[in-house]
Amino acid sequence: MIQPVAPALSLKDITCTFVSRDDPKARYTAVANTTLTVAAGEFVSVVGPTGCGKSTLLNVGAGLLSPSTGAVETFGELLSGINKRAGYMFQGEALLPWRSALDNVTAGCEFAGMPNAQAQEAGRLWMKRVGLGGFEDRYPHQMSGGMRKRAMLAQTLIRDPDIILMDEPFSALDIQTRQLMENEVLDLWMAKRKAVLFITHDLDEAIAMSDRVVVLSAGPGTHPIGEFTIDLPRPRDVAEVRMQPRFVELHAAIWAVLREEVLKGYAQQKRA
Ligand SMILES: Nc1ncnc2c1ncn2[C@@H]1O[C@H](COP(=O)(O)OP(=O)(O)OP(=O)(O)O)[C@@H](O)[C@H]1O
Repeated sequence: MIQPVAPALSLKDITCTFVSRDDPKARYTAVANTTLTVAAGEFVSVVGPTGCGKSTLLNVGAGLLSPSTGAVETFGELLSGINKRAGYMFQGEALLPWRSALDNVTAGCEFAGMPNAQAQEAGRLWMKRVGLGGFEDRYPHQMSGGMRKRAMLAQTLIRDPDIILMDEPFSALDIQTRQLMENEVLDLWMAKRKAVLFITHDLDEAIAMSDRVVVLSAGPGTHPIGEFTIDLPRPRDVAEVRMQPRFVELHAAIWAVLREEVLKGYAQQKRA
């Protein structure tokens, strides 16, 4: 009998309750009873209103945050501590200002004990792959926002993680740079087909990139309220795919679920 293949990442019935920042006696349940899987080789995006708990879920998947209840499995094995099979690309700037671009890209290899010459060779190769060949000696403050994101991408991918976790990686970029980077990520993903869990505010980006889009409700007690298979052909160009009638259809269907939650999230933020 053929054994079913375990998902690359499986969040099972996750609830995350935090101590309130304003009142240490109060509790805030950001995420409640959330189950979410990413199959090996699958590109899954999670969209939801601002502050609903997207980063919290990603942190749980990365093993940076232990859920209050529920469990995380990677390739069928229970996760405890940091998820060593995952690479994490953060939302903000995560480069070390005192290191050159190359030394930033190789930082993870160094911390993992890779010999320096090997790390430098891999670093140079990855810098070329993300379009930063020739910029190895630049420091973060000498690079544009797009270049810094490219360096962060190389820093994440150099260790060849089986699961890639991305938290709004391109939200700070202008639209043209953003689309270029999205296409580059898709090219790299098509070549290696790793599991990706991608967090974004941007529904267009989610549809253009993904195999599946999961919609989260507004908090508290955020949980998935919709799941859509994105049956657009690949390879895709993120700018061109938006003009396909199927894209527009999918957008309308997902927005119908997301809209109400975005309004709720916005109202909550105004009250806070
Ligand atoms: N360590 C913590 N302690 C207390 N509250 C927290 C903590 N981490 C997150 N929260 C709260 O949990 C909720 C979800 O936060 P999270 O950052 O996961 O949302 P998000 O959907 O990623 O937000 P955004 O869309 O703005 O990036 C927020 O209300 C946040 O204030």
